Amino acid sequence: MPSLLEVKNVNVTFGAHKAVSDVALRAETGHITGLIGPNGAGKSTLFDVICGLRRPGSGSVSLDGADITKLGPAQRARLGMARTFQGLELFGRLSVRDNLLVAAEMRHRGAAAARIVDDILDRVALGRYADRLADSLPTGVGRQVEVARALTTEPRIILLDEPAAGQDPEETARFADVLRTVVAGGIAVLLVEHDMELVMEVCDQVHVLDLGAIITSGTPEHVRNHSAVLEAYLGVST
Ligand SMILES: Nc1ncnc2c1ncn2[C@@H]1O[C@H](COP(=O)(O)OP(=O)(O)OP(=O)(O)O)[C@@H](O)[C@H]1O
Repeated sequence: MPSLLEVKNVNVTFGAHKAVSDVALRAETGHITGLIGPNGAGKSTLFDVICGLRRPGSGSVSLDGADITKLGPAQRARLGMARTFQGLELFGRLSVRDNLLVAAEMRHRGAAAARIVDDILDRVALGRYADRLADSLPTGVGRQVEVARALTTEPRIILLDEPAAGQDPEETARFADVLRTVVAGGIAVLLVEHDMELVMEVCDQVHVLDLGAIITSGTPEHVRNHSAVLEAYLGVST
């Protein structure tokens, strides 16, 4: 059976610079897959290739066995790919509920959209923030709302771009709970993240990029103890 998301032999160059070099990775339904690496490793470039913002020089991206390499972000979204951005991208002057409704109404009308929103707010335990303006939320809650908003499009996979940025440890722990709830609902999560603690705590599988190439993939335990990973992060030979 194909993985939900499969990235094969992806290459991206900027002029003479190889930003992504022959990268392959998979993300499975019901699992949280991490993508980590030091600054400049190529994470954002690869993320853009996966969500359709950048065409790779070569290689392919497929979703549930179908090649989506040539599709744009909107087409990918219709096939069930949702994403969040590095900065908070909520409508600040709308309530949390209305932020979700705007997204839900792309697929459903009136009472059906409202029902879906209430169900999701309940599922990720954000009901008490429903009437708060997005502008007034602490960053960590805003991040959770972004994931909740992504859920309203009924995605099969959610791509998260550094969601722990700006969160304190308590917020990050709560965010980890939200991610576990999301994947328990039969969704795949691909998490691009600098916060190693979050990655090590929630991911089933972790891919490590350095200088554009995957240097190792495996469980958090495997990655944590891998000499090439320690070298890439700490700059020391082990
Ligand atoms: N538009 C661009 N033009 C030229 N070089 C680029 C461009 N975007 C990224 N790069 C280069 O490609 C490499 C990978 O960058 P990328 O932003 O993907 O890394 P990253 O792992 O996301 O880094 P960070 O963690 O700092 O966000 C870097 O050397 C970067 O300088």
